[in-house]
Amino acid sequence: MSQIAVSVRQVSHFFDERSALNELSFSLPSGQLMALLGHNGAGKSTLIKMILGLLRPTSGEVNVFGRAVTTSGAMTEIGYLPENISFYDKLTGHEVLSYFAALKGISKQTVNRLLEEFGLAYAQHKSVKDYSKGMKQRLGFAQAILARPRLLLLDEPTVGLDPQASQFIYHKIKQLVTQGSTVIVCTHELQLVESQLDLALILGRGRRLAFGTLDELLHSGNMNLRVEHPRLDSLVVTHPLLKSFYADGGLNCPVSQREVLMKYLILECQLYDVKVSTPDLAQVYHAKMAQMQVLNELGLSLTPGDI
Ligand SMILES: Nc1ncnc2c1ncn2[C@@H]1O[C@H](COP(=O)(O)OP(=O)(O)OP(=O)(O)O)[C@@H](O)[C@H]1O
Repeated sequence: MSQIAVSVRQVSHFFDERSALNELSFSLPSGQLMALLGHNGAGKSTLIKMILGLLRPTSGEVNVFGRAVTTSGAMTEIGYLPENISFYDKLTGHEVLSYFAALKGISKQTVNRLLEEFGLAYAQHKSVKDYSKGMKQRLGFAQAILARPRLLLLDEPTVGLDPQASQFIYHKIKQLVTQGSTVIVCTHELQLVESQLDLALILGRGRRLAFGTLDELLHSGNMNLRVEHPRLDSLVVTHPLLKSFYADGGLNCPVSQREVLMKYLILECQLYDVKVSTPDLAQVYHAKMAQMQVLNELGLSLTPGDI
């Protein structure tokens, strides 16, 4: 059984009277990538600060690799790339990384290897003020993994980066996960993280709106997939089952009923070449946000479980 990297149990946090996290619970197994999602002010940064041990929950428990985060042991195992990282920009890239390496007791060889690996060797003796946003972000990423952390927290790692630079960052993330690291990526760029994630945690107003694999989110959210084929127009006339799913020239069917519908289309309708569009992470996210909004408008407070 895989070890639990991060365990959050019944965590609430209040800033003065204001709730930032509310009875949040989830467990992240080690070696997995979790996307941390939610609207502005949902509580993502508050959660990250707790995992880093920078903020104590008002109530509840946060453990990293089985230890309370306040213990110094857990902290050395965590790498962190903050949002909009900035460095003392009179230093060169080499000096910045060497400074962090000295703090963490990491060798010069590792600094040189990382500068090479992150495509910064050619600019290592240039001042950071002359680095592009992508170069600064790569330097920040290299800083975060200097000590080969078992858990890596990345806050908006690709915001403002061009597609190639973003692809580079996600390629690195994938490599680390393949090597056994656990990674939490906090992001609003749902399309970029979708193909990489093992698990997603969606927060709304400090509460857990959803947690699970993309497949689990699709099922729990009662999301619809869409099936299209030129013959559907005529088939709905003779097949009442299809009529119940039919709208705007296609079939809208709950993801959970996919297999039943596909079998029916093949065996009863001899349709083998339908076009199936499965909902994506963005659709799940928007559906969860819409559900939250409706419940709030009805004055119903959300339960701690997923909606
Ligand atoms: N130091 C603080 N003092 C008072 N309130 C705070 C503090 N930090 C966060 N909050 C409040 O807590 C709530 C959660 O904020 P948090 O920064 O965790 O959200 P977030 O999901 O990271 O948002 P964003 O996507 O905008 O970064 C918000 O209502 C915010 O205003």
